Amino acid sequence: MIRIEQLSKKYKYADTYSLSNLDLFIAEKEIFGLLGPNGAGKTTLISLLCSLIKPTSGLFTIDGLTYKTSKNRLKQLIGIVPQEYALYPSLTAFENLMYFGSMYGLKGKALKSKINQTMDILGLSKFANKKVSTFSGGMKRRINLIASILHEPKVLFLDEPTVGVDVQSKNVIIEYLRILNEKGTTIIYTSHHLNEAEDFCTKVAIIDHGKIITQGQPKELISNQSNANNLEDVFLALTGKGLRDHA
Ligand SMILES: Nc1ncnc2c1ncn2[C@@H]1O[C@H](COP(=O)(O)OP(=O)(O)OP(=O)(O)O)[C@@H](O)[C@H]1O
Repeated sequence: MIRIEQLSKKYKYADTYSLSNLDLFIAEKEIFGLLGPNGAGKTTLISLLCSLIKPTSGLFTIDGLTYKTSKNRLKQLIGIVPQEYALYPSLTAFENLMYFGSMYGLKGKALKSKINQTMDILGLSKFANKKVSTFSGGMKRRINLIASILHEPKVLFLDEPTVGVDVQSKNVIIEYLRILNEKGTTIIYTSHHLNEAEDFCTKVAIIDHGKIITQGQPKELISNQSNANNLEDVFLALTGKGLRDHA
């Protein structure tokens, strides 16, 4: 589904590479977790795969397609849930979703019914006509998610979709992502919640300093690491306990 070869990214004016010669294959229908400390390169990788930024070198394909030759087809194929809310606060939830749906060429009854159905599943129906500026963090995250899946993407990229939300919202988001995955959506997501990733992901890669340091099924990684009882133990054993502050 996603094949990455020798992918590198050095931002303009940066001294070092944020991603360095990264090779990775993500199979269809996987729930793939990109894990790593702050500044490891997770957002950079997702931004490259969504064509929000350009690689310095290397290449990748999604479903055999590249942005160079198939930009429009790829735009329909993928959904992106960014870390920051990509919503218009002065519009209602419904108006926001109508706008995002229309960006993908959706319209009319089909779009309205998809919005209503998804808002219902994510517990937002009764807030459809309220302005997004009045929403809690968890509600904004759920609207952000709906905006990215209205066109039913085959591959969904999520950058920390459960950050700053309460346990109830987190459960609703994760359960909905599971439903999408069961229906055939490949999911690639970044998170700092290692318990969540251990439970949710079919496969994870731990990234540090722009390189993949290990990858595999969570259970496999835990059993291969001596004295590890969970994914957090594996993570700390491989990335260390030092703080990653930088400015
Ligand atoms: N626009 C930019 N210009 C220069 N350097 C950048 C830029 N964006 C990110 N970086 C640097 O690239 C490295 C990787 O950052 P990235 O945001 O991809 O990490 P991350 O794993 O997503 O971190 P976090 O968990 O904090 O979101 C960091 O050293 C960061 O400072």
